[in-house]
Amino acid sequence: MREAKSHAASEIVLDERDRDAIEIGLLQVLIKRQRFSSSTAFLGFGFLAWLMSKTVPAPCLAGWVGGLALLELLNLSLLGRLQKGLDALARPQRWRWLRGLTVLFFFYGAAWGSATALPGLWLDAQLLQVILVGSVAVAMFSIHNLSAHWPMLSSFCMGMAAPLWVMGVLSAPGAPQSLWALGATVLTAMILLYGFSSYTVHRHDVEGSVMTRKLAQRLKQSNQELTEALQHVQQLATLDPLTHCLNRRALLDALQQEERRRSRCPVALGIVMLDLDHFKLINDTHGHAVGDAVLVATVARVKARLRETDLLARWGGEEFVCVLMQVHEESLMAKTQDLCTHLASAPLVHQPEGLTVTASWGVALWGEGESVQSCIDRADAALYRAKRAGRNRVSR
Ligand SMILES: Nc1nc2c(ncn2[C@@H]2O[C@H](COP(=O)(O)OP(=O)(O)OP(=O)(O)O)[C@@H](O)[C@H]2O)c(=O)[nH]1
Repeated sequence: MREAKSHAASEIVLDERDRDAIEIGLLQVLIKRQRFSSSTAFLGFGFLAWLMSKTVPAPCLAGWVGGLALLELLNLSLLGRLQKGLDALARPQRWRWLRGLTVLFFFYGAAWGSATALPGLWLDAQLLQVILVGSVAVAMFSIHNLSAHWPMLSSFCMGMAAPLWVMGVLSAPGAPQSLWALGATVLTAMILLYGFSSYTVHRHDVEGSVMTRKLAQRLKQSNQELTEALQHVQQLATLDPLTHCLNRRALLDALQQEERRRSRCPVALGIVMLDLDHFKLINDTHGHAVGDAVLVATVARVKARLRETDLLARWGGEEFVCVLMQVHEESLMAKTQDLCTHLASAPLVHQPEGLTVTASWGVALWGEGESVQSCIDRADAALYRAKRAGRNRVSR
């Protein structure tokens, strides 16, 4: 069992479609988280703007808030559009979207980070610290939102750090800006490393669910194949391959079941045996294929005259057994006579034209307390009486 399980799991190999599903799954995580956090972003930069409102000149602050809000709205609408059309996008189109969004996230990060470059901020040490701590919090938050797509996370974090780097490069050596730029470098590196491991965990999760889905599909399919194979085996075990009526074993099983049922509730049942007359002559004259066609047509013609509840089985060769339910002595004889006449009434096959076939019939009504075998033997004996009496007749 364990071997079979590991065998099934080892056969699950990810193909292009699965890789697509993984990419889409990761993007769905990213879009969901990013769209959800957008509302808090508005609150966040609104709060920072309020904190800076006394120190930073109003036009600069308005420019920062306006730029950030525009980028946030653009970001939201693009992610919304991507979410709607995600499944329909072909891989190259999806990658184009992702490249575009990765670039956008750089500018979005830079818009956040540019808070540190607003004029007047570096004159208020306390406020500066609050803003820098706020920026670190935003950068950390981005790990949660963007780690499902590592390039986007990297782009956002580098965008955030970029204004500090620029200030660090432009400022005099030893100035606080260069120190903060160094801090931003270390923090960005840490976020990228941690973000990458978080991305790997996400990817494994999504891969796991894609593989589970695939395994479930495969199990469903093999279950279906097994059911079909079982049905086929059951057919092979119970049906005659040429005429598709029951075979001898299936008929005996059904009769034994009737025998068991009979002990609780008596049923009137008749057994009819029929054997085609001079069938060897048909084979010898017209060939085996015609002989086969005659057997098939015999079954069709007899079956057409039986009730749904009656049974017809090939007993062997050109010999068949009918089990007629709910009959008494007279109706059994009448029904069998009707079958005998009907079989011989018209040609059985198209080729050769006009080939009619007769059969000899033996009937036995299943007596109370009698075994199935004894009833079959009586029908068989009656059949041979019909043969001896000249064929194409019914005997009891
Ligand atoms: N075409 C064909 N012939 C079969 C099949 N099974 C048995 N036979 C043939 O059926 C013939 C039966 O011949 P016999 O037992 O001599 O019986 P008969 O010629 O019908 O003569 P009576 O029963 O005495 O009327 C044999 O030649 C078998 O080879 C089958 O599936 N297809």
